[in-house]
Amino acid sequence: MSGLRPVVLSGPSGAGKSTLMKRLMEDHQGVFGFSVSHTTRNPRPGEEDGKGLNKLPMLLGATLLPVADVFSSEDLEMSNYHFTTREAIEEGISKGEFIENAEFSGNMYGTSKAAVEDVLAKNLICILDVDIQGVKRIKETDLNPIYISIQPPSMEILEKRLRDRQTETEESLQKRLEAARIDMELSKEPGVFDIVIVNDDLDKAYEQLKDILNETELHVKDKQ
Ligand SMILES: Nc1ncnc2c1ncn2[C@@H]1O[C@H](COP(=O)(O)OP(=O)(O)OP(=O)(O)O)[C@@H](O)[C@H]1O
Ligand SMILES: Nc1nc2c(ncn2[C@@H]2O[C@H](COP(=O)(O)O)[C@@H](O)[C@H]2O)c(=O)[nH]1
Repeated sequence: MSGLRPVVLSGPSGAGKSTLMKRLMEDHQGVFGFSVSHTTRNPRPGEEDGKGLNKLPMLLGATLLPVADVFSSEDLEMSNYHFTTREAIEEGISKGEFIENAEFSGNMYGTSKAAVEDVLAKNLICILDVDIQGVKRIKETDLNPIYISIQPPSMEILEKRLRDRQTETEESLQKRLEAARIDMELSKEPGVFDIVIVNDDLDKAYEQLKDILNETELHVKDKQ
């Protein structure tokens, strides 16, 4: 197991997790790798199966790590899932292949052990984007990540962002807003997150995210 401490990003759908993460990864190429989750939801336009953000030539300190392929700037697009079936995820869960899984807005999502191990094997800091149920389940494991919640300034702004994104049907939008209400309440509970960032002004939220990552000791001792 790599000694790099993972980062869990959570928060309501539409709060801006992917936007912040994409910027972080673009600005720090070769430092972070994304844990590519499995989901039963349909791909959005532009999303491709199984493509993460950890496939870039990377310079870590003085060590040039090998990469199997040549990647273009398109590889920086956020296309973060293995799009699959409920049966396939359930089979993986029954075989113990998943760290966590959850139902969200009528679909199943899950983090496989392989998704995290792939990133750690490349000596990258693994970023996981999971909902609040995933946060709770990861807390039962020995992953020991930093937990960061990205919150919207208000429900009204969240709804506007989700509508403007044009990725949801009215039904899935309402489900996401309902989940967001629960998420916003739970994120206030002490001890659930190491830090809660309110993503009002994007630049300020990004600076806060970078600050917390800089301040946090991301290197941990190897587990025995
Ligand atoms: N600070 C901000 N101000 C205005 N718009 C923003 C801000 N941050 C993100 N957005 C926009 O809000 C929308 C939702 O952001 P994003 O897709 O990053 O959310 P998310 O938390 O990753 O959602 P999901 O969990 O559904 O993937 C996007 O269209 C994005 O461009
Ligand atoms: N528990 C998990 N939650 C996950 C995982 N991957 C993503 N998510 C969360 O799902 C919602 C919706 O995502 P979207 O891409 O459909 O908009 C969002 O809150 C993500 O954080 C996962 O593997 N496990």
